[in-house]
Amino acid sequence: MTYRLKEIFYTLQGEGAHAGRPAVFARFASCNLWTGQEKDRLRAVCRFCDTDFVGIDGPGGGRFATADALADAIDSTWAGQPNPSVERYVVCTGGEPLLQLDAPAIDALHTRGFTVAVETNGTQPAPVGLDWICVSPKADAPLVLVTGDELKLVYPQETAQPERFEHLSFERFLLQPMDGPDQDKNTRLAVEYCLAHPQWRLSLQTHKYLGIA
Ligand SMILES: C[S@@+](CC[C@H](N)C(=O)[O-])C[C@H]1O[C@@H](n2cnc3c(N)ncnc32)[C@H](O)[C@@H]1O
Ligand SMILES: Nc1nc2[nH]cc(C(=O)O)c2c(=O)[nH]1
Ligand code: SF4
Ligand SMILES: [Mg+2]
Repeated sequence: MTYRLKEIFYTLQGEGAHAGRPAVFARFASCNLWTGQEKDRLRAVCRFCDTDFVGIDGPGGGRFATADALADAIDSTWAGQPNPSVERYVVCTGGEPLLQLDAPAIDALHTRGFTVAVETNGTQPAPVGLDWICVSPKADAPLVLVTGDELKLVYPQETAQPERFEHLSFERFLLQPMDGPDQDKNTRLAVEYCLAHPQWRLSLQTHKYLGIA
Protein backbone atom coordinates (compact mmCIF):
# COMPACT_ATOMS: atom_id res chain seq x y z
CA MET A 1 0.00 0.00 0.00
CA THR A 2 1.40 3.40 -0.97
CA TYR A 3 0.05 6.37 0.95
CA ARG A 4 -0.23 9.83 -0.60
CA LEU A 5 -0.12 12.73 1.84
CA LYS A 6 -0.64 16.38 1.03
CA GLU A 7 1.11 17.55 4.20
CA ILE A 8 2.15 16.49 7.70
CA PHE A 9 2.44 19.18 10.37
CA TYR A 10 2.35 19.76 14.13
CA THR A 11 -0.25 22.11 15.59
CA LEU A 12 -3.16 22.26 18.04
CA GLN A 13 -6.35 20.40 17.19
CA GLY A 14 -8.58 23.37 16.43
CA GLU A 15 -11.99 21.69 16.35
CA GLY A 16 -14.28 19.43 18.28
CA ALA A 17 -14.01 17.85 21.70
CA HIS A 18 -10.18 17.74 21.58
CA ALA A 19 -9.75 21.41 20.62
CA GLY A 20 -6.51 22.72 22.08
CA ARG A 21 -4.73 19.36 22.09
CA PRO A 22 -1.27 19.25 20.47
CA ALA A 23 -1.33 16.88 17.51
CA VAL A 24 0.41 15.88 14.34
CA PHE A 25 -1.97 16.41 11.42
CA ALA A 26 -1.56 13.92 8.59
CA ARG A 27 -3.49 15.27 5.63
CA PHE A 28 -4.16 12.50 3.10
CA ALA A 29 -4.43 13.61 -0.53
CA SER A 30 -7.71 13.27 -2.51
CA CYS A 31 -11.37 13.06 -1.64
CA ASN A 32 -14.31 11.08 -3.02
CA LEU A 33 -16.71 14.06 -2.75
CA TRP A 34 -14.74 16.74 -4.65
CA THR A 35 -11.78 16.77 -7.04
CA GLY A 36 -10.32 19.70 -5.10
CA GLN A 37 -10.30 21.82 -8.28
CA GLU A 38 -12.18 25.14 -8.01
CA LYS A 39 -13.64 24.62 -11.50
CA ASP A 40 -15.48 21.55 -10.18
CA ARG A 41 -16.68 22.94 -6.85
CA LEU A 42 -20.26 23.84 -7.83
CA ARG A 43 -20.97 20.36 -9.22
CA ALA A 44 -19.21 18.50 -6.42
CA VAL A 45 -21.11 16.43 -3.85
CA CYS A 46 -19.41 18.48 -1.10
CA ARG A 47 -19.26 22.13 -2.11
CA PHE A 48 -18.10 24.07 0.98
CA CYS A 49 -14.69 22.54 1.59
CA ASP A 50 -12.12 24.88 3.16
CA THR A 51 -9.06 22.73 2.42
CA ASP A 52 -6.43 22.22 -0.27
CA PHE A 53 -5.87 18.46 -0.38
CA VAL A 54 -4.65 18.15 -3.97
CA GLY A 55 -1.22 16.70 -4.62
CA ILE A 56 1.62 15.77 -2.29
CA ASP A 57 3.51 19.06 -2.35
CA GLY A 58 2.78 20.52 1.11
CA PRO A 59 5.17 20.63 4.08
CA GLY A 60 6.03 17.06 5.01
CA GLY A 61 3.90 15.71 2.17
CA GLY A 62 4.86 12.96 -0.21
CA ARG A 63 4.41 9.34 -1.19
CA PHE A 64 5.08 6.76 1.51
CA ALA A 65 5.70 3.25 0.25
CA THR A 66 4.92 1.39 3.49
CA ALA A 67 2.99 1.81 6.73
CA ASP A 68 6.31 2.04 8.60
CA ALA A 69 7.56 4.82 6.32
CA LEU A 70 4.36 6.81 6.90
CA ALA A 71 4.46 6.25 10.66
CA ASP A 72 8.15 7.26 10.79
CA ALA A 73 7.32 10.54 9.01
CA ILE A 74 4.51 11.26 11.48
CA ASP A 75 6.76 10.28 14.39
CA SER A 76 9.48 12.70 13.29
CA THR A 77 6.93 15.54 12.93
CA TRP A 78 5.91 15.37 16.61
CA ALA A 79 7.60 18.38 18.22
CA GLY A 80 6.45 18.14 21.84
CA GLN A 81 8.90 17.32 24.60
CA PRO A 82 8.95 13.66 25.57
CA ASN A 83 6.65 12.98 28.53
CA PRO A 84 5.84 9.42 29.49
CA SER A 85 2.51 10.45 31.03
CA VAL A 86 1.22 12.18 27.85
CA GLU A 87 0.09 10.15 24.84
CA ARG A 88 1.22 11.53 21.53
CA TYR A 89 -1.70 12.28 19.22
CA VAL A 90 -2.12 12.12 15.44
CA VAL A 91 -5.16 13.37 13.53
CA CYS A 92 -5.58 11.70 10.15
CA THR A 93 -7.54 14.02 7.88
CA GLY A 94 -7.58 15.09 4.28
CA GLY A 95 -9.08 15.00 1.78
CA GLU A 96 -10.77 11.80 2.83
CA PRO A 97 -8.36 9.77 4.98
CA LEU A 98 -10.40 6.57 4.96
CA LEU A 99 -9.71 6.12 1.24
CA GLN A 100 -6.14 5.25 2.31
CA LEU A 101 -5.71 4.80 6.05
CA ASP A 102 -5.66 1.08 6.85
CA ALA A 103 -5.04 -1.22 9.80
CA PRO A 104 -1.28 -1.65 9.08
CA ALA A 105 -0.78 2.14 9.22
CA ILE A 106 -2.77 2.38 12.46
CA ASP A 107 -0.74 -0.51 13.94
CA ALA A 108 2.52 1.16 12.93
CA LEU A 109 1.40 4.38 14.67
CA HIS A 110 0.36 2.48 17.81
CA THR A 111 3.78 0.78 17.86
CA ARG A 112 5.32 4.26 18.01
CA GLY A 113 3.07 5.28 20.90
CA PHE A 114 0.48 7.39 19.07
CA THR A 115 -3.20 7.69 19.84
CA VAL A 116 -4.83 7.71 16.40
CA ALA A 117 -7.76 9.99 15.54
CA VAL A 118 -9.54 10.42 12.23
CA GLU A 119 -11.65 13.16 10.65
CA THR A 120 -13.90 11.55 8.05
CA ASN A 121 -16.91 12.33 5.90
CA GLY A 122 -18.37 8.96 6.96
CA THR A 123 -18.82 7.51 3.47
CA GLN A 124 -16.30 4.70 4.05
CA PRO A 125 -16.16 1.97 6.68
CA ALA A 126 -13.51 2.51 9.35
CA PRO A 127 -10.49 0.21 9.65
CA VAL A 128 -10.06 -1.49 13.03
CA GLY A 129 -7.95 0.10 15.72
CA LEU A 130 -8.88 3.79 15.53
CA ASP A 131 -8.89 5.51 18.93
CA TRP A 132 -11.08 8.49 18.00
CA ILE A 133 -13.56 8.75 15.15
CA CYS A 134 -14.98 12.12 14.17
CA VAL A 135 -17.64 11.84 11.46
CA SER A 136 -18.74 14.96 9.59
CA PRO A 137 -21.70 13.99 7.38
CA LYS A 138 -22.28 15.71 4.07
CA ALA A 139 -25.85 16.39 2.94
CA ASP A 140 -25.64 14.70 -0.44
CA ALA A 141 -23.38 11.77 0.40
CA PRO A 142 -24.38 8.36 1.77
CA LEU A 143 -23.53 7.94 5.44
CA VAL A 144 -21.95 4.53 6.10
CA LEU A 145 -20.16 5.21 9.38
CA VAL A 146 -22.96 5.64 11.92
CA THR A 147 -21.09 5.11 15.18
CA GLY A 148 -18.12 6.97 16.59
CA ASP A 149 -16.84 9.37 19.22
CA GLU A 150 -18.09 12.65 17.78
CA LEU A 151 -20.46 13.64 15.04
CA LYS A 152 -19.44 17.11 13.85
CA LEU A 153 -22.00 18.57 11.49
CA VAL A 154 -21.09 21.62 9.45
CA TYR A 155 -24.07 23.95 9.83
CA PRO A 156 -26.29 24.86 8.15
CA GLN A 157 -26.69 22.36 5.33
CA GLU A 158 -30.20 22.59 3.89
CA THR A 159 -30.85 18.87 3.50
CA ALA A 160 -28.76 17.73 6.48
CA GLN A 161 -30.63 19.09 9.46
CA PRO A 162 -29.24 18.00 12.84
CA GLU A 163 -32.42 16.01 13.52
CA ARG A 164 -31.35 13.58 10.80
CA PHE A 165 -28.35 12.49 12.90
CA GLU A 166 -29.24 12.93 16.57
CA HIS A 167 -30.41 9.33 17.07
CA LEU A 168 -27.08 7.87 15.85
CA SER A 169 -24.61 6.20 18.17
CA PHE A 170 -22.08 8.96 18.91
CA GLU A 171 -20.76 10.17 22.27
CA ARG A 172 -20.96 13.83 21.30
CA PHE A 173 -22.91 15.92 18.80
CA LEU A 174 -21.30 19.13 17.57
CA LEU A 175 -22.35 21.87 15.19
CA GLN A 176 -19.54 23.66 13.37
CA PRO A 177 -20.51 26.90 11.62
CA MET A 178 -19.87 26.73 7.88
CA ASP A 179 -16.93 28.96 6.99
CA GLY A 180 -17.32 31.06 3.86
CA PRO A 181 -19.14 34.26 2.93
CA ASP A 182 -21.91 33.70 5.52
CA GLN A 183 -19.67 32.66 8.40
CA ASP A 184 -20.96 35.26 10.90
CA LYS A 185 -24.57 34.41 10.18
CA ASN A 186 -23.84 30.68 10.28
CA THR A 187 -22.15 31.10 13.66
CA ARG A 188 -25.20 32.91 15.07
CA LEU A 189 -27.50 30.20 13.68
CA ALA A 190 -25.34 27.44 15.21
CA VAL A 191 -25.34 29.19 18.61
CA GLU A 192 -29.13 29.53 18.48
CA TYR A 193 -29.56 25.89 17.52
CA CYS A 194 -27.35 24.65 20.39
CA LEU A 195 -29.14 26.86 22.91
CA ALA A 196 -32.50 25.42 21.86
CA HIS A 197 -31.24 21.81 21.46
CA PRO A 198 -28.69 21.14 24.21
CA GLN A 199 -27.81 17.69 22.88
CA TRP A 200 -25.70 19.73 20.46
CA ARG A 201 -22.58 21.71 21.34
CA LEU A 202 -20.74 24.37 19.38
CA SER A 203 -17.45 23.55 17.64
CA LEU A 204 -15.49 26.59 16.51
CA GLN A 205 -12.52 26.30 14.15
CA THR A 206 -10.26 27.87 16.77
CA HIS A 207 -7.09 27.58 14.66
CA LYS A 208 -8.60 30.07 12.20
CA TYR A 209 -9.22 32.60 14.99
CA LEU A 210 -5.68 32.02 16.26
CA GLY A 211 -4.07 32.27 12.83
CA ILE A 212 -2.30 28.92 13.16
CA ALA A 213 -2.34 25.99 10.73
C1 LIG B 1 -11.41 19.26 5.31
S1 LIG B 1 -12.33 18.01 6.14
C2 LIG B 1 -11.32 16.56 5.89
C3 LIG B 1 -11.89 15.30 6.51
C4 LIG B 1 -13.11 14.69 5.82
N1 LIG B 1 -13.04 14.71 4.41
C5 LIG B 1 -14.38 15.35 6.30
O1 LIG B 1 -15.04 16.03 5.52
O2 LIG B 1 -14.70 15.16 7.49
C6 LIG B 1 -12.02 18.39 7.88
C7 LIG B 1 -13.19 19.01 8.64
O3 LIG B 1 -13.42 20.32 8.14
C8 LIG B 1 -14.80 20.50 8.01
N2 LIG B 1 -15.02 21.58 7.05
C9 LIG B 1 -14.71 21.57 5.73
N3 LIG B 1 -15.05 22.73 5.15
C10 LIG B 1 -15.59 23.50 6.12
C11 LIG B 1 -16.14 24.81 6.14
N4 LIG B 1 -16.22 25.57 5.03
N5 LIG B 1 -16.58 25.30 7.31
C12 LIG B 1 -16.52 24.55 8.46
N6 LIG B 1 -16.01 23.31 8.49
C13 LIG B 1 -15.55 22.78 7.34
C14 LIG B 1 -15.28 19.14 7.56
O4 LIG B 1 -16.66 18.96 7.67
C15 LIG B 1 -14.50 18.25 8.49
O5 LIG B 1 -15.13 18.16 9.75
N1 LIG C 1 -5.52 23.22 13.71
C1 LIG C 1 -6.30 22.49 12.91
N2 LIG C 1 -7.27 21.74 13.44
C2 LIG C 1 -8.03 20.99 12.60
N3 LIG C 1 -9.02 20.13 12.94
C3 LIG C 1 -9.47 19.52 11.83
C4 LIG C 1 -8.75 20.00 10.74
C5 LIG C 1 -8.88 19.43 9.38
O1 LIG C 1 -8.56 20.09 8.40
O2 LIG C 1 -9.32 18.28 9.32
C6 LIG C 1 -7.84 20.95 11.23
C7 LIG C 1 -6.84 21.79 10.66
O3 LIG C 1 -6.63 21.91 9.45
N4 LIG C 1 -6.09 22.53 11.55
S1 SF4 D 1 -15.61 15.58 2.23
FE1 SF4 D 1 -14.10 16.65 3.52
S2 SF4 D 1 -12.22 16.86 2.25
FE2 SF4 D 1 -13.88 16.16 0.91
S3 SF4 D 1 -14.55 18.04 -0.03
FE3 SF4 D 1 -15.87 17.71 1.77
S4 SF4 D 1 -14.89 18.74 3.52
FE4 SF4 D 1 -13.41 18.64 1.84
MG1 LIG E 1 -8.91 22.21 8.26
